[in-house]
Amino acid sequence: MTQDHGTVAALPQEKQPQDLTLVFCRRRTADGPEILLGLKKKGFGTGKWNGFGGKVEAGESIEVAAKRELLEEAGVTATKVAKRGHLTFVLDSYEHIMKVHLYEAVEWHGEPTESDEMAPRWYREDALPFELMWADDAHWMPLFLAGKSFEGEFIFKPDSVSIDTHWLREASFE
Ligand SMILES: Nc1nc2c([nH]c(=O)n2[C@H]2C[C@H](O)[C@@H](COP(=O)(O)OP(=O)(O)OP(=O)(O)O)O2)c(=O)[nH]1
Repeated sequence: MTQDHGTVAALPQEKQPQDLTLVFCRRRTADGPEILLGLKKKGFGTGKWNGFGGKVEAGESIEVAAKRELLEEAGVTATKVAKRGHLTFVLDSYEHIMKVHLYEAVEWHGEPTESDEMAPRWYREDALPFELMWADDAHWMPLFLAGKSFEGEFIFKPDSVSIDTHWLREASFE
C-alpha cells in the first residue's frame, strides 16, 4: 500500500497509537559539539543509549511531558525546547503504535545525574555509539545533528531489532 507521503506498509489496525517523548541536550566543547545520551537501565530499550523521554501522561501536554521526563531521568531542567521530529515506530514487541515526539532542549540547566532509569553521558557528535542505539537512529540522527526537522515511520522486523521498511523526510513544526 502506498500513501501520499510514501508510506511503504499499512499500519496494523489492531494497535492503538501512544504518544511518547524523546529529548536531546547538546553542548559545545573545545573538542567539538557533544550530545547527551543515557544508558537505559530498565524497561523498554534496556541496554540502549538514547535521549531521555517516555510516555505522555493523561491530561499532560506533550511538551510538558518532554520536560518532565528529562528532569526525572537526567536531572536536567529544560526551560525551552524545540520540536525537531515526529517518528512512528511499529514493533511486534510493543502493544501500541509509538508516536515519538522528538525535541531538542534549546535552553537547559543542571548537571546530568544518574537516575534509576538512565545513566547519562556526553558523547562527541562525530562518535556516537550507533551499534548500541536503536536501529532507526542511524537514519534520522544525521538530520537532527545538522539542525534539520523531520518526520518518518519505521516498521521493525519480527525480531523488533532491525528495520523492515521505513520512510523519512524533512518537515517543519513551526
Ligand atoms: N531513539 C529512539 N528512541 C526510541 C525508539 N523507540 C522508543 O520507544 N524510543 C524512546 C521513546 C521513549 O523516549 C522511550 C520509551 O519510553 P519508556 O518506555 O521509557 O517510557 P516511560 O519512561 O514512560 O516508561 P515507564 O516508566 O512507564 O516504564 O524510548 C527508537 O526506535 N529510537
